[in-house]
Amino acid sequence: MQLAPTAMMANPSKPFLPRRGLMFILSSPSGAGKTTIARRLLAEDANLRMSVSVTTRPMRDGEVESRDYYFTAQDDFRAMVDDDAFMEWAQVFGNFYGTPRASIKAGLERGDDFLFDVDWQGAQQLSQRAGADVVSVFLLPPSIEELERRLRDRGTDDPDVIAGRMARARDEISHWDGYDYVVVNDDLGTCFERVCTILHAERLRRIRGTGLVDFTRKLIS
Ligand SMILES: Nc1nc2c(ncn2[C@@H]2O[C@H](COP(=O)(O)OP(=O)(O)O)[C@@H](O)[C@H]2O)c(=O)[nH]1
Ligand SMILES: Nc1ncnc2c1ncn2[C@@H]1O[C@H](COP(=O)(O)OP(=O)(O)O)[C@@H](O)[C@H]1O
Repeated sequence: MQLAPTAMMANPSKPFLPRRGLMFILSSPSGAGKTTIARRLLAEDANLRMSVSVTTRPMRDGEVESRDYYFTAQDDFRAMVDDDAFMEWAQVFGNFYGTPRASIKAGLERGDDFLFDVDWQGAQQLSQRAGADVVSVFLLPPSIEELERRLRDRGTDDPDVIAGRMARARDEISHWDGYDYVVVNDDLGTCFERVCTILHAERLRRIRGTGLVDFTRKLIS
């Protein structure tokens, strides 16, 4: 039997049974392409929501408040730490970044999947705290030279900031073995496809199928 193309394409992320959402972490050394991949995933996948972090770093040209980050003053960030408002937080490049707790817990129970753009410290803390809900993917550049070229061509940072990001890249890369998956972002289309494959397969894991117990019981009764 041949399926009509529209039937095959019909919302592949909509589950047949109730399921628990997952926390999909994308990390990489700065400039390797995680923002590019994340934006495309969000544009093409209706069931994926961004976990928007709070940061004390200044806004870049092209960034949008509450889409890219909640930009905040250092005192306000500290107050949020004291209120235990973050699932995790870290200092990166001299700025503070944190994942707000609000809405994630309830969203996961509803079956929403969340995308996290966090560094290795955030990935490690979230993996420790949220266990099986977390799927972590580390993106690598095809070479150090290409990483520096991407940072320069992006045109968002001064040379001294780029030097700082390159210095930190080696440290970031050394944490590759703390992730569930590692994907090289050489050709963008191929990398995007691989990340999609991981997300689609991880959604199908038995442990996320909260409706499976009732469903299988009915099937065999
Ligand atoms: N731990 C942690 N890291 C974060 C968070 N938000 C962003 N980051 C990381 O902070 C680093 C710097 O981010 P950014 O200033 O946007 O620069 P980018 O590296 O060019 O994306 C990146 O490695 C991000 O993944 C967060 O909430 N928690
Ligand atoms: N596969 C790729 N090939 C070439 N350029 C890329 C690729 N992936 C991303 N880029 C470019 O590299 C720069 C850094 O990507 P970005 O997504 O901002 O990285 P990150 O969020 O990891 O810092 C951007 O200008 C982006 O357009």
